[in-house]
Amino acid sequence: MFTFRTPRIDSYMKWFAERPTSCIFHHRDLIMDPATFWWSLFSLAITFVISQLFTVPSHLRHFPRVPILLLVSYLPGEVEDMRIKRHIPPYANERGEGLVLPIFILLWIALQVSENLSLFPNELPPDGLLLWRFIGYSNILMLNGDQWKKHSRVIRDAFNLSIPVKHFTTLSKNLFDVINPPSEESDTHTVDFSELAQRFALDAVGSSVLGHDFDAIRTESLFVKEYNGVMRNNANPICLIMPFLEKAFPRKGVIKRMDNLVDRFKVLLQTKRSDPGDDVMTSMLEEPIMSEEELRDNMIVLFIAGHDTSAGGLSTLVYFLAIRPEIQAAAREEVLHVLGPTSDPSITTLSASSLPYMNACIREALRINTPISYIVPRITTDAVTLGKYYIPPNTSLIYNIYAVHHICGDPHIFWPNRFLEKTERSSILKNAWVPFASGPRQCPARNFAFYEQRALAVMLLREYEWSLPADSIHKNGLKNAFSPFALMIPHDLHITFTKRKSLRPAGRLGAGFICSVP
Ligand code: HEM
Repeated sequence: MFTFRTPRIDSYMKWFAERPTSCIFHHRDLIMDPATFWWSLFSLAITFVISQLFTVPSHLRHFPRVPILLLVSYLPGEVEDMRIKRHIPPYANERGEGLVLPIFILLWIALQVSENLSLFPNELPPDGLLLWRFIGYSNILMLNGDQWKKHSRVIRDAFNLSIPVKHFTTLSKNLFDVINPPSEESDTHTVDFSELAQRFALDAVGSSVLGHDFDAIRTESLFVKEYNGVMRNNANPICLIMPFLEKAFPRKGVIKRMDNLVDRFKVLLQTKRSDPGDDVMTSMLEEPIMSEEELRDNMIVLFIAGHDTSAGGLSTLVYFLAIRPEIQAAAREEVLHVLGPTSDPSITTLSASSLPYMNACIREALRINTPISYIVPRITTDAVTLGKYYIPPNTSLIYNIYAVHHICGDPHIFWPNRFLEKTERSSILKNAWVPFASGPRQCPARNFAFYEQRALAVMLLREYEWSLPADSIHKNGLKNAFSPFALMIPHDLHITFTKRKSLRPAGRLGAGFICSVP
């Protein structure tokens, strides 16, 4: 076993210093073989790491906290919403003061954190994580201060130019080709809608933002396949928790695969230079202040940020309309009233004010299963007091959107009218609605995403009625895929679509329509 005799420690130190390390195990006074030595060292290191994990640093001990054991269900792959649902709101309600630190925070703290960028900049990511090799550091997501302002201005200006409603409509029609029953004998067809939603969102971002047609709806894009593979490699919980392992044991195959993908983005960028279009990337290329590296890194961020999020929102919407046929019927009624049975949507007919009920359904889907469950961590640059809590400098804060959306007011019930009613109860709920975050760093593509969601929803509602198959894995509640990157995206969502026989003309609904569905 491992025994040290302390009175002789000095002579051992001298002895160690005089000999090559490989000899130490052979000294007759050290009653230890090499394997035991290394295992003991390893056990000590593990004990140290675990004790650090379980001990809240002394300067943060004044915060209420959730026992960390409740949170480690992350490691075996428990999805974010299940973990939060089980632990955070019950704990917060019991305390009567919102959520908890050091990991979870109150809504009012969250809002202040989002507003003040100089006091709460984005925290620099842990060194060594492979994901950063892919995303790069010169983009809107990773930068702070004046650099972030520059990127944010360029990207927001590019998104403000126009909303590609026509393009969203064409893509919806492409999707019909996949959803329609393969033979004329049947008018129903069951498809994996979560997968289709991802392909739709990819094509939306591809052509309108990056200026490249992935043609993901109709074909199996190799580019997309490669990207999904790289993201799966990135999603290793052990490496995410201990990024130093990536340096100690570099995964050469994964690194090569990732570098190849980055090279593909470089090629897309070069092609865009010689073949400009009316997309977001073309507009960014016209900005002389953006370097080649900055453009490429932002291109990757826009690609990642722009498709899984929208796909998640669309799948959640389609799921809730499937299990609540009365809400689906009411939304369809409004759509037919505003757009009629066949005309293509326009920027006006698709606006939130033209389709208030449809819009409320989308907002409710983004609330109940928000595609991004928490934002990039912020870090305090200085000591600050929020409410009754003193927060020391260099404290990492995470604004948990999912928890904020599930604090009060029947949070687990899909109830679009909460966004239409003008009661005190509904106004509290509306103010706690932050799927795109808030403050200066809120999503720059919020409007784009809203139109994208409304366009597909409108087109689907006119063309089909849909329901959840009896053997669906979601029949007892919506299930999200595991994601280490805070994404909440339903998986294997099979939906049975039935082609509508008669495209009925509009009913008689007023502009202030509030659905009578409870
Ligand atoms: C329903 C769809 C979407 C949701 C729910 C969503 C949500 C969010 C949220 C919560 C943030 C803040 C993240 C943080 O501060 O850590 C964010 C930021 C961002 N989003 Fe979105 N997003 C959506 C669609 C999109 C799309 C379609 C794009 C681009 C094509 C996009 C691009 C970005 C970018 C570039 C940022 C970083 C902004 C910054 O740091 O200044 N998002 N989004």
